[in-house]
Amino acid sequence: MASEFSKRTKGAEVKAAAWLGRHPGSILAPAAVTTAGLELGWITTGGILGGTAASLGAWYRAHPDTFDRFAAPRIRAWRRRWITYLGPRWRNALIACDLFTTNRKTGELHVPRLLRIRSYSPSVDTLYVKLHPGQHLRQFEAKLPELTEALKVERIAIERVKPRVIALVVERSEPFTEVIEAPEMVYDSDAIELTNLYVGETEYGGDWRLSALGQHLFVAGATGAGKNSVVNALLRGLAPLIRDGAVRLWICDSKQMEFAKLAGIAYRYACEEGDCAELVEEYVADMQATQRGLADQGKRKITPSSVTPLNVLILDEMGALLAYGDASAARGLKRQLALVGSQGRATGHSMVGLVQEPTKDTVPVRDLFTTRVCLRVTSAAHVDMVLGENARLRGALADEIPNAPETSGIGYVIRQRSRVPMRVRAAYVDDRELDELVEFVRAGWRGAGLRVVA
Ligand SMILES: Nc1ncnc2c1ncn2[C@@H]1O[C@H](COP(=O)(O)OP(=O)(O)OP(=O)(O)O)[C@@H](O)[C@H]1O
Repeated sequence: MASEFSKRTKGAEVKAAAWLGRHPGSILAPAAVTTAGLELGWITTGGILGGTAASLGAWYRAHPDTFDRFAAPRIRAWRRRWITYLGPRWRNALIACDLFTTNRKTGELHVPRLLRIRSYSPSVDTLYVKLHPGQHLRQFEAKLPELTEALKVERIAIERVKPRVIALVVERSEPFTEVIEAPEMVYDSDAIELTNLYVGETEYGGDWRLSALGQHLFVAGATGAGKNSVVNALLRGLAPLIRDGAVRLWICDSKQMEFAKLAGIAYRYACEEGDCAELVEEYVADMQATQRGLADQGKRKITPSSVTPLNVLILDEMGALLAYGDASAARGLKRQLALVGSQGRATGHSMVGLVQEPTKDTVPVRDLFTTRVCLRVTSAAHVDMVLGENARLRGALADEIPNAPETSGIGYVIRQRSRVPMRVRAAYVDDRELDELVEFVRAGWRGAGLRVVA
């Protein structure tokens, strides 16, 4: 870059030296091979290199799990750095999208530099980019569609990492091309980790897991988006606990079909408007009774067991539920859900709310939910309503998920300790597997007496 006093730019040899300084491996690796060749002989050096390659090959074949976890991301990142995004391709794409600065005196173009590439999964790369003075994340956000085309990728999300460094999360292809199988049901309650239940897969190739303890789950998605699969996958993970009475299901099934199969294993089940309101009232009363019990024993929270069960209130189509009846009934329901949202975590009273449209009826209660999932939605505005401000800008393009059966169960969550959206797909629990869940629970039922409010 030219200084403010000179119109001359830095010499090419200085730039080359700076580049080598930033990429010491490009000197050290050939230097190490040459030194080894001269010191140990070329045959020995060839043998060492061949042996290393053969060991990697053997690792790849023998232990796919550890190789994919530890070696593959590094090898892929290296390949992407030096082959996919090398030099002109990156530079030309940024210039084509006007994402560069120009030195006023020398006219030299400064294209933001790629600092680092990470490739956690075969379909996603994270590019760390150093901005030039005068550039801002906003310029990249505004040019995301153009950059996506210029780099010939599916989708790009963006995040500020630190001053003058941003991360571009590049989805190179759709990671979910196959339906994910329903979670296996384990027999033993002790084998279940309530805070770590498998519900599907993430775009990084890992498990998508949710906690059923101390969390309230909100799932938004247009009709057919696959909302039920998130809940059903979770319930299969909880199956032995439901059977043993350590988890109690309270179900408001206003559509009277989605969860009808589960009525047989629910602690409470209701589908009529008035009955649903009664069920929620009873839920709050149960929560308050548990609070009193905890206070008497001087405890602050429960440990789920058949004596002090974890309660899960499932509210299908919350929008309709909150719009039922007169405004004061809806206000009452909101108030009760607010109580569960704010006080239920310690007493083991969780909520799972499903909505088709996260509109003004459900948005006020949305903030009560600690975990939110946005499947395919019908409007761009819905994405931020569900996942929080700027989630869509950061790449949660849930409104652009095609409305096709093969995309059901695909959506976004916000990664913990980060504001980056992550594409996920819920495992699919079909009717047979749902029947299997019901049979499994009923076969060894040790829960409290069932009562269907209907
Ligand atoms: N996780 C999934 N993976 C693959 N296909 C799925 C998945 N979830 C659902 N489907 C398919 O999509 C269809 C619709 O799913 P589902 O009824 O769960 O959607 P929904 O969001 O609950 O819709 P609605 O709001 O109308 O009830 C299912 O019948 C099934 O064929």
